[in-house]
Amino acid sequence: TRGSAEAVPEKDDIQYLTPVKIGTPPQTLNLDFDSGSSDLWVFSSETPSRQVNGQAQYDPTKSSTSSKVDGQTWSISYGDGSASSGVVFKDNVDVGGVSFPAQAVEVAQKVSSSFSSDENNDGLLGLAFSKINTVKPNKQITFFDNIMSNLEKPVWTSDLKNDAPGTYNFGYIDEDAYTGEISYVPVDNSQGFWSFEASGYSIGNKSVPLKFQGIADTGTSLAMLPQEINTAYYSQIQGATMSYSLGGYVFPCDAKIPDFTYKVGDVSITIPASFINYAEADEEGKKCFGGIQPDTDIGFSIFGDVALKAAFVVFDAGTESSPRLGWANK
Ligand SMILES: O=C(NNC1=NCCC1)c1ccc(Br)cc1
Repeated sequence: TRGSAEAVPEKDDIQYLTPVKIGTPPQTLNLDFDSGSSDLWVFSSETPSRQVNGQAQYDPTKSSTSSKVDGQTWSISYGDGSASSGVVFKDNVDVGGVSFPAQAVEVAQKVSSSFSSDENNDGLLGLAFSKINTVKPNKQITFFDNIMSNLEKPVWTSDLKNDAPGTYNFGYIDEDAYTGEISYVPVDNSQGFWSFEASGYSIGNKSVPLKFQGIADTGTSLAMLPQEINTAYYSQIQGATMSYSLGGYVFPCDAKIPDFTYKVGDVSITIPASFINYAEADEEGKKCFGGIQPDTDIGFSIFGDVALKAAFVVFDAGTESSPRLGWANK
């Protein structure tokens, strides 16, 4: 089988939401597909009303194919400090025409304020490796791992776009979605992430060979990169500064900023300057927040949406022992 679903950006491309059908008759929720985590959780009839502000809610009692997974609970916290927790059901889940009849659907009994205040986000669909699923006492399997054996190829691909709907495909590689060759690099999934080695970067016409580890994370908005890269990049912008009050590098919104290119395998991906002028950081609209920020104290870099939307990316489970990531221009 193969499936295809739209990835619709929220304001400023902070995250991308994809419709998912759960249960019978289908209840459609718009979920944040997150290659940086491995839980599929949803706003539900069990989420306290004071924590629900416009989100769609999955109600397992309205689905003839739902079943409670007794004695199981989950609790997750994300890199941006957001969190949620609850209990577990199983039900039919359909993404873009590919379905699995007994997918663990983690229903939220508690969500943190940033989830409550994001009316368009009805939950997350984790696409990292199942080993970091948070359900206790029995870890649950991700949607991708569940459907993998039915897919034409054990792959899913991301084609995110700047301020426009993109696409997540499952089971096949759309040859019309990219240009040139796809360059594959090995993945170290020991931490449960799609972790790979980048081999260099360039700013303007200066190319620097730097080997650094990073993860491909569709659930993180920005590109969190080594301090060396941040220093080199923001030194090219008049008036750029690290603002502790605003939480990162900012620069005058009318500044001329350079493109940024990262090298992975044989491919060089260029993030256009317009993707890096991320969003207004202050009320006067004079300071703008950079789409590249430091990865300090994480231990590796995070290639979030700012980096991913410049590329066509193949998340290839390959043969279990050797997952890999494919990168191409588009
Ligand atoms: O949480 C992470 N990614 N997903 C999401 N962020 C916000 C909502 C979803 C994340 C994953 C790995 C590392 Br290292 C840092 C952060």
